[in-house]
Formats: sequence, structure tokens, C-alpha cells
Amino acid sequence: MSTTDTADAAPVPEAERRRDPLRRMVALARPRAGRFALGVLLGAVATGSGVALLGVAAWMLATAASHPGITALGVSVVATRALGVGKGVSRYLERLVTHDAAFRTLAEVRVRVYRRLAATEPFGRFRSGDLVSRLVNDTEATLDLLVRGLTPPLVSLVTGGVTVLVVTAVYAPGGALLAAGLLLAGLAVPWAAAALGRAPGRRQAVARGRLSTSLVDTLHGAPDLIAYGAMDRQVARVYEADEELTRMARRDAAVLGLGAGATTLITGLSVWGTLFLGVLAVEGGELDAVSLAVLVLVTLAAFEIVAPLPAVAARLGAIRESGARLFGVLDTPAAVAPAVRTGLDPDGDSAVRVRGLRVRYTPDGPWALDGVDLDVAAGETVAVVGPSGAGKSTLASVLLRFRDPDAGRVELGGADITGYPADEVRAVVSGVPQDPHVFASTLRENLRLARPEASDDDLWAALRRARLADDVAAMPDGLDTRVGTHGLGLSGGMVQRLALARALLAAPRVLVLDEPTAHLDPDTRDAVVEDLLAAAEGYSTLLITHDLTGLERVDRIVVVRDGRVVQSGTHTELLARDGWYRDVHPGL
Ligand SMILES: Nc1ncnc2c1ncn2[C@@H]1O[C@H](COP(=O)(O)OP(=O)(O)OP(=O)(O)O)[C@@H](O)[C@H]1O
Repeated sequence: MSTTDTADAAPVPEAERRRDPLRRMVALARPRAGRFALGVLLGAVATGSGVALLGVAAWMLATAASHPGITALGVSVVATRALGVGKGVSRYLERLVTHDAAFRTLAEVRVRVYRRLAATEPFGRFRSGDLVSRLVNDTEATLDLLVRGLTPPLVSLVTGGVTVLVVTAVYAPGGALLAAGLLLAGLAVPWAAAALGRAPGRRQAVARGRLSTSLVDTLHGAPDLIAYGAMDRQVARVYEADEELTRMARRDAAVLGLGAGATTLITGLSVWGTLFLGVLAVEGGELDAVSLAVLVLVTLAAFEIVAPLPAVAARLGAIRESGARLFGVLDTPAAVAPAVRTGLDPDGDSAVRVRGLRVRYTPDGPWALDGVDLDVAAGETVAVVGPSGAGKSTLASVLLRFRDPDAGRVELGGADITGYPADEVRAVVSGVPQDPHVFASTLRENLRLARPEASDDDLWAALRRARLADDVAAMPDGLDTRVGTHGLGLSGGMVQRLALARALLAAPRVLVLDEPTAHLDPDTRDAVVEDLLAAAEGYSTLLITHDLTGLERVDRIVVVRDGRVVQSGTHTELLARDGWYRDVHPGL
């Protein structure tokens, strides 16, 4: 199964997008509804045992004074033990079942988020810190909702309802009072807490995203910030974001405190009310003293059931906002349609044929590519050049199947790549990006990313081809040298060669080199282009660049402007003709 072309890439219907994020988050758990129901049942047994335990204990203490028979005492002792053990065991099982179901749901959500990211181009939409916050905090809010927001209210409903029924059976006014108290503490107080927590909760998820963004910006931009003396201002921005979160946490704590206080007040009033009514009933002969003792303690215990609800309700605002941010990622339209066929021949002809290719990023936006025709014969090297914004990188995105054409065809060996799984296309077409990432790991692991089963011989062959083998051989730990963050720093040229070796290891037939020298100084640039082109010999290669040096080495040059091919020919031919290439060529 392809990692990117799944049903997850299908567009999300408008009606679904408009649904309350909380409901949508709960719906994520639908495949595990049975387990959650079992969790609720076990939770109800645990809380019910707690209430019954206090009831039996009260009965035992109250009857002890009247010297009951040994059988009655024995039964109540056994019941106390059974309820005590039952409470612990069922609570443990409830936690096990609900956490297991919630963590499994979370794992599925994570996979869906990553698949959606793989099927879209969201990195331009979300800033990296904010994206991290969505991937970690906002996704984990699902867990919070399922564990704390779903099971406890249902458990309260079941246990609270049963307790009210039992108390009503013993003494109806006590049952009515308990019902009123539980409704107030379990519904009105959480409702007020939810209302008070809604606005700060919404701001909290956004503020957390802002803090992550400013932290990532500070870390990544540290050299520039220090060079321009702007570090203090940036750190102040981080503090500001942090203080905003602290302010909200304080407000959260105040809401929680108020909720807990209100619940305690209602509990106290209910217990006193039951006692007052009960004493009157005992005096009137409607109730016996032992039942009164049981009633009062059961009432007290019943409020334990609803005690956690205000805290949960106060969190709902933040959870809803996290849900909205999570679905913001999940609802992002896929840049590529789900695959409709498979079986792109990985060993077929490597000719690339583009006809009438049109692409735009928004439905009514300008065309980034507006009717491009392009041919790269098997083994040919074609440079695509043009000014910034001409559409060169968009062409690379389409070839690597990061983006679907809006019109036209892109063929690999005669097969239209649209409709094939992205993984199959990328087994044929490999790209070297403008700014390759070096992972904080060994050189070996950085290379094996492209082909995990590659042997050291394969790695050295790729390194030799990318002209990096001598440099790696000179490193003290060879392939085991640690690179990336906290590792050996690689020069810009080495990073590009490493990325090329990685791309070659994927054993493609078509290479797309997207601005491989964009971040290099002019001397290195020339050497890297020469090495890349030498390494690419035999592959159908598309060299995308706005740097016109060294292009005499490629077979053909295509000039793209405003999304259209405006010139095509060899370096010598284009220099001999009027046009953009001759106008901007640095050699002239
Ligand atoms: N993710 C995006 N969302 C919206 N518009 C985009 C996006 N990426 C590119 N564009 C637009 O599409 C057009 C072509 O951009 P593209 O990046 O393909 O050009 P380019 O020739 O590669 O430029 P450069 O050399 O500066 O990278 C530009 O007008 C650009 O603003």
C-alpha cells in the first residue's frame, strides 16, 4: 500500500467540515465504540462500588450500635471487602480499556495527519513551529477528550442515575434532593465552567502555536538575529507569547477553583438538606435512623461522581480549538488526487513528455504553468531556466507528483503519471531539492533514507558517483560520522552531493535537480553543477535553475517565463538568438 495515495487524500465534504470539531473528534473514536462502552461500564462499576462501599460502611456503623446478628455483620464485612476490591479492579480495568482505545485512536489520527501532510503541500500554509504544535499538542487533545471528556460524563450519568433511583426507593424526598444537587453540580456547574473557559481555551491553542513558532524562529534564525542585534527583541517576543499562555493558565486555574468551590458548596447543601429532611422523616416515623445514616453518606459519596466534570468542561474550549486546528490540517485539500491505477513500470522507458501542462495554486488564481510542452528523451539532460516566479519549481512539483496538473499530460515512458500512486512515480523520478535536509544522524543513515536495505558497497558507489566518496573516506568515522544538528557541519556543496547520492540510491530513471546550487558561492556552484551533471549521465535529467553558468554542458535548455516555454535550444543556439537567455547571460 502506498503511503500517500489512500482514501485519506480524498476531499472532505463541506457538510463534514462545518461540523463542530468536538463532535468530529469524538467521531474519530467510532471504530472503537465497543471498547469505550466497556470502559463506561467498568467506570460505572468502579464509581458505583465507591458509593455502595460508603453506604454499606454507614449501615455497618449505624447498626453496630444495636448489636446485630453475626450473619448480618458478616455479610456486610464481605460486601465491604468485595466492593473495595471491586472498585480498585474495575477502576484499573476501566483505565486500561479506555486508555488503550484512546491511544489506538490517537495513533490512527497521527497516521491520518501525516498522510494528509504527505498528500498536500501544507508546509507553505503552516509555519513550522505552528505545524509542530498542531502535530503534537492539537493531535494529543483528541486523547484528552476521549479519556477525560467522553468517559467520565457518561459514567456520571449512569452511576448518578442509578444512585438517584436507589435513594428515591429508600426515601423519595432525599432522591429528589440528590437529583437536584447532582444536576446542579454535574450539569449547571460544568456548563458555566465550559462557558467561562470557551474564549480563553480558544486563545490557548493559538497562543501555544504562537509560542512554538517564535521559539522555532528564534532557534533557526539565531545567527541572523545575533548578527543584526535583534536577539533581545526576539527573546522578548518569546517571553510575551509565554506570558500570554501563563495568563490563560491562571484564568484556567481560577475557573477550576470556582468550579470546585461551587461543587463543594452544592455537596454541602445537599448533604445538610438530606440530613434535615431525613431527621424530620425519622421523627415522623417515615424513615429509620439506620437508613438516614446510609442516605446521608450515599449522598456525600454520590457527589464524588460528578466532581471531575467542571474541570473537564473548562478544558472543552481549548480542546475544541485544538480540534479545529487538527482538522485544519486534515481538511487541507490534497494537492494530488487519490491514485486510480497502479503498476507504473519502474524499468520502462525513461523519456519524459509534457503536453499542455497548466497548473495554478488556487481555483481562480493566475496560472503558475500555462500550457507547457516539454520533452526529455531517455538519457538527455535538459535545463529549465527562467526568472524567479516563472514556474520552474511548479514543474518539478508536478514531475515528482507533489501536485496534480489542472490540465495537460505528464508522461513517463508513455504513461500519464496522473492517477498513479505518488510512491510509484517517485520510484522512477527522484529529486534533489533546493535545500536538502541533513538529518541529525550518521552519514549512513542519511543515505539509507532513500533505500533502507542498501549495503555499504551501494552507499560508497552512490558517494563516488556524487563525488563525495573522497571527503567521506577522509572523515575519521567514515560512513559512521555523525552529521546534521550536533554533528559534523557539512559545506553547502557537500550537502548537495549528499542529497544527490541519496537520490541516486533510490535508483530512479529520471532525476529532477531543483536549483541545486541556489545557496552556494559562485566557485563551489560551478564545481557542484559539473559533478551533478557528470553523476546524472545516463539518467533523463531535468536541471531547474536560474543560474545560467555552466549550461554549455547540458543537451538542451528550455526558457520558461510566466508559466510558458518561450525559448528552447542549446547554449550556443540560444546565445546566437535574441531573447531572455542572451539578455541575462552573465558571460555577455
Ligand atoms: N504554494 C504556492 N501557493 C500559491 N502560489 C504559489 C505557490 N508556489 C508557487 N506559487 C506561485 O506560482 C508561480 C510560479 O512559482 P514557482 O515557484 O514555480 O516559480 P520558480 O520559477 O520556481 O521561481 P523561483 O526561482 O523563485 O523558485 C509564482 O507566481 C508563485 O508565486
